[in-house]
Amino acid sequence: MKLLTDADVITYLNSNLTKNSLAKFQNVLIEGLKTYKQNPDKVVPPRIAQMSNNEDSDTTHLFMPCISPNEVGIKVISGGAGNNAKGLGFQGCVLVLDEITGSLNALVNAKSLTAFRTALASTSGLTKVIPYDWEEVELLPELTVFGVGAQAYWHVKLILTFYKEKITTVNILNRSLANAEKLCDRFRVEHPDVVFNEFSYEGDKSEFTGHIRNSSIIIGCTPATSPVILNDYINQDPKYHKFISLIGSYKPHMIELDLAVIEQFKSTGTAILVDSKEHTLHEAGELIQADFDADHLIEIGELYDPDNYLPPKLFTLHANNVVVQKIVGLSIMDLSIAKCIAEDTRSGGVEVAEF
Ligand SMILES: NC(=O)C1=CN([C@@H]2O[C@H](COP(=O)(O)OP(=O)(O)OC[C@H]3O[C@@H](n4cnc5c(N)ncnc54)[C@H](OP(=O)(O)O)[C@@H]3O)[C@@H](O)[C@H]2O)C=CC1
Repeated sequence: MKLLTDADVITYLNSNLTKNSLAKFQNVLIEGLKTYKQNPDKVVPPRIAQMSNNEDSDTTHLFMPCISPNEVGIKVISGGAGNNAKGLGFQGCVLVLDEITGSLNALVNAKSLTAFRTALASTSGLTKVIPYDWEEVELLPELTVFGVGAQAYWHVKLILTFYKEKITTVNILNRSLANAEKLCDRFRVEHPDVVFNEFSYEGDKSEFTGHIRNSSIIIGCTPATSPVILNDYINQDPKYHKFISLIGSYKPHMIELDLAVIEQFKSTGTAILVDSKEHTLHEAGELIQADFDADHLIEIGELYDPDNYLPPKLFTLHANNVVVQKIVGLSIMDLSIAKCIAEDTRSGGVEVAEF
């Protein structure tokens, strides 16, 4: 059995940050999403989400099972205001079982793994819509990310790996400016050739609106309850591709993107890209508040179906060349990537002879 700490996962991922490695990981994740698509309820059975029964705890515990033909296991993840106040965020692990016998093959810390697999799902939609090897693509040179947690961090890392020749500037927008500054300082060390700008989106809009309008890729990684990505921030020139990926909201009252944008999709019959129709319609504030229906959602698994080509006009707003994607996360994403990392890790993890 393999035991991988968060540090092991980070070391492994950092040594695999190339376009080729990420494309291989994307394939693993997309295969998992296609398997889910064939049998959603059986592959991703209902999860348990329950508040702690300990009176000193405000933690919510989530148990997320996966029983696919090739990935069997469970992700256990816990968090809440108390954890956030201690700087812990979500804590948890992924148990990877042998898919035939159920014996335990790996135990992987879920912290960075979760952020990595979400960023991988985001970039799977992104690189399909805007291939990173296109020479002629009309891409604006900045990247804007809302939020400063692990999700924001891994989204920036993956997008810079895929589009490194095309992005000169990264804008980090956050509720707290101090936390945005901390993340930018970290990135300035890791990516000295890229310009990083930090802003509070609650501050003077004139300071950052121009930067967002100069961004083709905009990512939302916050649990915001009122929109932080406003329609007015989005470049409206149809000459430039714009891809907005939202991963933060996970409850009906949470919303990161201006409903005015979603309503343009709805009124023109344009589809939104998702990881799961069923799960996003239960969890994603943007879709629920705009009363979006499953007929106008396209799953990433469908986007990658070689037998059913989906023309970009189905999911691109014609007037301004905008694509929107919403990811809520599925246990099969955790299991497929955890299994892949555990199998590929020959060193770094601790080998446990007997369990
Ligand atoms: N789609 C998916 O599969 C997954 C989504 N998520 C979600 O992604 C989001 C980011 O997660 P992660 O990177 O781990 O970061 P954290 O959950 O640690 O959140 C940190 C970020 O959220 C901001 N934030 C916290 N509360 C609010 C609020 N009420 N309004 C606006 N911003 C707020 C923080 O801003 P500040 O610095 O100012 O405090 C900071 O930028 C979360 O919503 C999380 O639930 C997480 C896992 C998987």
